[in-house]
Amino acid sequence: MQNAKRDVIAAIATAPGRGGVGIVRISGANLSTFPFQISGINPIPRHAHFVKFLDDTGEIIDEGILLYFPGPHSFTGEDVIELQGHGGPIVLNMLLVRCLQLGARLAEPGEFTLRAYLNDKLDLAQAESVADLIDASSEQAVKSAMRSLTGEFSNQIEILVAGLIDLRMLVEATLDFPEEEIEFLQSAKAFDRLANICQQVSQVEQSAKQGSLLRDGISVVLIGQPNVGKSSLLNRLAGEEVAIVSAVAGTTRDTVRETIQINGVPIHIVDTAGLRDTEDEVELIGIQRTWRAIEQASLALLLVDAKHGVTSVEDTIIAKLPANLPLYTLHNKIDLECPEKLAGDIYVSAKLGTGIAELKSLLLSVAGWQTEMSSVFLARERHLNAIRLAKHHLECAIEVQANSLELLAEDLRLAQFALASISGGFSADDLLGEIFSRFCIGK
Ligand SMILES: Nc1nc2c(c(=O)[nH]1)N(C=O)[C@@H](CNc1ccc(C(=O)N[C@@H](CCC(=O)O)C(=O)O)cc1)CN2
Ligand SMILES: Nc1nc2c(ncn2[C@@H]2O[C@H](COP(=O)(O)OP(=O)(O)OP(=O)(O)O)[C@@H](O)[C@H]2O)c(=O)[nH]1
Repeated sequence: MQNAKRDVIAAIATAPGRGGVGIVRISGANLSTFPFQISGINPIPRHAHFVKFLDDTGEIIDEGILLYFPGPHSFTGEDVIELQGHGGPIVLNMLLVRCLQLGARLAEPGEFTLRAYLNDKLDLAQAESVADLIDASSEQAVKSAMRSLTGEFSNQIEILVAGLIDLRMLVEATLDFPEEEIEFLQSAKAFDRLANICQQVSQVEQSAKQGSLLRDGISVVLIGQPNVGKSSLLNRLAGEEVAIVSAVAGTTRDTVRETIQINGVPIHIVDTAGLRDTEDEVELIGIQRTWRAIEQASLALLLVDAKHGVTSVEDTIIAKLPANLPLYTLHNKIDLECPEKLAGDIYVSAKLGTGIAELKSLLLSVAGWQTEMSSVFLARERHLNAIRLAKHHLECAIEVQANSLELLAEDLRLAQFALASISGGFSADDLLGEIFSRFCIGK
């Protein structure tokens, strides 16, 4: 991908369907003749021109705004042209076809942003944040994606990488003078600096963790016997009637999924078929799906009828749950009968909404959300893994310290590479393919 010929690419940049205005975007190494061919004018760079877009016979396809950004001062770093026409799918498609006639090919998903990355307009973390900004599901997620897009996240990583490079130079220079090595490193405060970098990496890990929560959220599965109020609880949390509620036990047959936001953190809730012994073929399939949903969840809420509490039926369910799945017991229907409360359990009335605020804050705290953190970057699992790997190598480095300068040097090198992979210093083509192929077309 990285070595692909930088030919001319074009795509509809606006969302599919009808809209007020729609944009066709073109990028290529040299598009200087393109504007004239499509509009009959030679535009002033970066000026809005109201023009007629023409087909190959000179017939008008649409009228609109033409923008010409000669490279390198453009989004991709190449020549970029925007045709801002009327936002109908057919008319935009006609404009796109005209671009293809003029030598462009259809852009692949994320290819404009890939070019921006390859032309050093964005680093990899910034490019990823473009997609995360578009996909953001809450205002908080938008704000932290913007923090990554403006380079705040990358800058922090770059500072750490620079610190590591300094330290490596020091350690590697010392390797050549074995006699004085320890004094030399000590006088340069090498070990203090190492400890300091390690601590800063931990801090970045904390804000990246928060960011990945904002991006990916957590998945919560509601389980329990039939009729305990799982669907009612889902509806209460979602604020709408997404699942069918009825007094008939065994109403929910299939898993019902709904994502809600709590303080901007996406919580993916799965309502499941009630767990019981049954001969009903359809219900049995539903129960199998319940177990599958349990396997994928990050947290389970076991609903019980507050009147009965945890019975032997629940004990059997609990025994079958994955050992590492965090589990909370939630007593529902406390409007009918409220038992003495056990510490650690949750008490609600899905019907009246009692206890729901407490439940929401519990979900946030189990997810690890810290409201007081101010500088959250919208991070991905990839970033978190790189940070954790860097931290691991730094901890190894601290451990070996001066006992083996060769090992110390190697750990520092590995830590630096792990951190640098976040902004894409040495990224392989397949990683780029994986990242950019998930973008939408035209981005
Ligand atoms: N019409 C339109 N709106 C858009 C975009 C676009 O491509 N077209 N964007 C697309 O994602 C986003 C804005 N991002 C952009 C980023 C850089 C440049 C750009 O031309 N950069 C040049 C000039 C910088 C300057 O003048 O300060 C550069 O970096 O050299 C344009 C848009 C959102 N809105
Ligand atoms: N009084 C009272 N009734 C409730 C409450 N929550 C649910 N119910 C009632 O309990 C019955 C079952 O509720 P559902 O939400 O369908 O229960 P479920 O656990 O999803 O049931 P299945 O789909 O059979 O697994 C319905 O009649 C609800 O109106 C509550 O907090 N208080």
